[in-house]
Amino acid sequence: MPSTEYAAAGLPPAEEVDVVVVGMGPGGESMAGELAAAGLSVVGVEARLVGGECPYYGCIPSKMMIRAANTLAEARRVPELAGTARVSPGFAAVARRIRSEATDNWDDTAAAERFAGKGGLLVRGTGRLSGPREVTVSPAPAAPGPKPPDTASQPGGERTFRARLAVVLNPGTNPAVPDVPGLVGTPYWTNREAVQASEAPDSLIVWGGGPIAVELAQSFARFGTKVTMVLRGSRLLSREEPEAAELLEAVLLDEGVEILRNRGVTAVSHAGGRFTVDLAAAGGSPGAPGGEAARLSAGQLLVATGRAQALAAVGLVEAGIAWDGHHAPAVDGHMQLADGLYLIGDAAGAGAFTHMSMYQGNIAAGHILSRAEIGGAGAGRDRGVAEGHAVPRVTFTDPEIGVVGMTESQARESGRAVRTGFTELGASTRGWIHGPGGGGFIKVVEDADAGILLGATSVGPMGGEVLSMLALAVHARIPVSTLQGMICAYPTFHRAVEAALADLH
Ligand SMILES: Cc1cc2nc3c(=O)[nH]c(=O)nc-3n(C[C@H](O)[C@H](O)[C@H](O)COP(=O)(O)OP(=O)(O)OC[C@H]3O[C@@H](n4cnc5c(N)ncnc54)[C@H](O)[C@@H]3O)c2cc1C
Ligand SMILES: NC(=O)c1ccc[n+]([C@@H]2O[C@H](COP(=O)([O-])OP(=O)(O)OC[C@H]3O[C@@H](n4cnc5c(N)ncnc54)[C@H](O)[C@@H]3O)[C@@H](O)[C@H]2O)c1
Repeated sequence: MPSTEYAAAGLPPAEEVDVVVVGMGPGGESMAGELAAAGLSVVGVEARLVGGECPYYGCIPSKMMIRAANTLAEARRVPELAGTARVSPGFAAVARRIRSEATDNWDDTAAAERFAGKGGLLVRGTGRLSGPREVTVSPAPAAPGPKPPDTASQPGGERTFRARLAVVLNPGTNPAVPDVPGLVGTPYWTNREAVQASEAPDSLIVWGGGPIAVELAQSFARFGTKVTMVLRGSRLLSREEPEAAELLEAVLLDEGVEILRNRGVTAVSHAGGRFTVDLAAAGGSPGAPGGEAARLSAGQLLVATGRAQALAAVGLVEAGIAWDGHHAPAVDGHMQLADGLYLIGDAAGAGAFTHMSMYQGNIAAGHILSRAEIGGAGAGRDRGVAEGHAVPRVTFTDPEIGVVGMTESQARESGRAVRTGFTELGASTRGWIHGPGGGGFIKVVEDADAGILLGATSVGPMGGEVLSMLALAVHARIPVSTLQGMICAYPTFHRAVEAALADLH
């Protein structure tokens, strides 16, 4: 409504700005900073911590934990390779590093100041669409969790901003917690509490089999925690190649992790410092034995059963955008839900990864800048449209599981003529030299008619790094014949790609 109507309704007038970014996760923070530095008036709205899940509760603290856990695993390989080593895990060092180096004790002052230094205005609170290109911010937090620093509430209650150019929604996701009798009210962990642990629990039930579950299960197990994983389905990492899940399961079992498959949780309770988790009987499936109803007990419970959209609080439907309340709503190539209204990050549903949030933020920022008239320099900055054929992802277990584009089953479901190539890392010189901890493989998936790779998986030590050449091949649609003529240095892990390409049949 026009400012006069706000006044008539007894509301403070909407403040006019160029861009409002709701949610300062990786993509939102990065694009808001860029647009502000380019001279636009930019408001960043954040309900919790500037930077979002990744630096405080996700990628960075979990990877610090993994780095420490992998060091323990390498030390345990000394007897086989280099003499003797006595390994006494101590979680205090990793907890201290996460607290002081990664998260600044879950304080985002540095990130907030960085944004302000670029000329942006940070408004703490929950933003919701209150009209076309208009956002109202209320001081209430969007999600439960650790409190942001004491600048959290905005004096004076709600503020409304009207954006001349764009509103960008980047609300991310929250941990999805199944509705199970007894769970609410217990001190269970999601990823947000797990990364704040000051010590490794003596025992841990990990509920879920996705990337969060496997990364944290292996880390804690390497610190001496007795880990039991409870899967709803029959395998880990169900979206990735079955060969990757098989290998990872073998490694986890070897490290003492127990894996229970096809299991529903029927009740949870907590008493005397211990969790009790009741499991329904399992039917069993090919390759996965069933089991009797069972009761598990452990010092801690990690709920890692996926993520819940945070879009509901943003008021999409109220703003006239069709949304089923569950799946990501459709965007155009510039990440627009409607003219001047952008959606980026996990909430956009094209891959829940930090690099996707930043990639999409970059596309949206280019589009906004191309429309802005900043000293006439706006033209020509459009960065093209978002592409989804070469999304890379790495699960940072040991071995690392790097994947780009389609898996074999996705490629076959797409109706294309598919050829695959596979090689064990152990069959390569470098894999053989590596010895313990050197398990892995390369798998490539080719569109046989087009002669290009649709996807690839690289599992092994540094599997995520080896992925880079495969990601380039899929991204740039490099002909397989060109890839087959490439010289790979000897004896590298990536030289195994040569063997996988030679195996295409
Ligand atoms: C344990 C764990 C490990 C991970 N490891 C990796 C990894 O190794 N590599 C990788 O690429 N990805 C990883 N991820 C995923 C990665 O963290 C996310 O993909 C990334 O943080 C998503 O960014 P985003 O910008 O979409 O949203 P988020 O990071 O979720 O940020 C959204 C922000 O918006 C705020 N917000 C929400 N609604 C509102 C509102 N209405 N008003 C104001 N503010 C609002 C939230 O407070 C939040 O700060 C990991 C995730 C987890 C949980
Ligand atoms: N290294 C990385 O890049 C990295 C690491 C961690 C997380 N992430 C991102 O975060 C996202 C979320 O990770 P995640 O592991 O929570 O989610 P996920 O959706 O990948 O996996 C969830 C797991 O929980 C199970 N599950 C779901 N609902 C259940 C229920 N009601 N009962 C029992 N089991 C149930 C699923 O079968 C699955 O095994 C990932 O998809 C990924 O995009 C990335």
